[in-house]
Amino acid sequence: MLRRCFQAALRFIPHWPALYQDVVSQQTVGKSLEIWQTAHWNTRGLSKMSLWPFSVKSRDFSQPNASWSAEMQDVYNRYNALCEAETEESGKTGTWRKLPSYNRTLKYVRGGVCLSKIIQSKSRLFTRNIKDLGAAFEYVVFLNQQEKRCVCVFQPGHLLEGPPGHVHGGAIATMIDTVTGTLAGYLAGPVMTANLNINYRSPVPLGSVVVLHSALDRVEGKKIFVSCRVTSTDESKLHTEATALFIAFKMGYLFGS
Ligand SMILES: CCCCCCCCCCCC(=O)SCCNC(=O)CCNC(=O)[C@H](O)C(C)(C)COP(=O)(O)OP(=O)(O)OC[C@H]1O[C@@H](n2cnc3c(N)ncnc32)[C@H](O)[C@@H]1OP(=O)(O)O
Repeated sequence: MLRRCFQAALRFIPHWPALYQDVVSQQTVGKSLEIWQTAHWNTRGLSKMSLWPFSVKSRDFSQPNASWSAEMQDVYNRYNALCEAETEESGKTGTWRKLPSYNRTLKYVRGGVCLSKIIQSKSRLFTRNIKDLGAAFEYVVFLNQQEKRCVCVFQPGHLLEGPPGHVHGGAIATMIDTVTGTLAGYLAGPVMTANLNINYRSPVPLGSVVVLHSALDRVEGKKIFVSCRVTSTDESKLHTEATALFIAFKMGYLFGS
């Protein structure tokens, strides 16, 4: 029975980029729906009547919130402006893109509302499972697909303590894995972390803001090599350096087929 559910799941999840695309388009369409409904409907009425299969009230965790410090907001604004900027030569929008972030991405794949109930319905993305604003992982990832790099603005909260007043090394590793994995996933489809090599250079104070700079080093067949540096927001201080190896795989691998 469980095997059949997983096989059904495979038909819905061809590969991750499509999943990301769906999330992005759902967000875009969801946003316009939201504007439309504000003008014409009350929320409850629309969600009862709409044929749109997703909740228009899904929470994108990468949006600014009250827990963000002024520094977090500043760095966010800086990269967000790059997303909206038009390049002088082409007149097209900039090459940076802010990635949305949900606590159950599976739900937003086509057909995913049902799947998310079938497959481990209580599962939540590790970095997005604490409801208190600012308590744990506050972060936003920006992607530059042309330059094959990502930047993540990260404000670690008080629940991530390791050494007194400072961030746990495992929490930093989690963020490195998340950002390098996101980059590898956008560039190569579904990937699994095979190796993560981290050098911790200086401790990160809880509540401070750091930036993770991640870049593609090379691709060798199904091996994707990515590096990452964690720095202060002005890049004057290096906190952590890492390299990661991801292996591209077919989704069937996760479900035993
Ligand atoms: C919207 C969403 C937002 C959400 C975005 C959030 C993103 C978060 C991303 C988090 C990602 C994770 O945490 S993933 C979870 C943690 N990782 C895991 O659990 C992975 C467990 N390990 C595995 O399943 C497997 O070992 C794999 C898939 C990594 C590799 O298995 P495989 O497919 O059998 O690979 P295999 O053919 O043997 O090897 C292929 C090539 O890679 C090399 N290779 C394999 N493993 C290693 C290794 N550890 N170190 C060096 N090299 C290795 C082999 O030598 C070979 O080289 P050559 O002979 O070809 O030269």
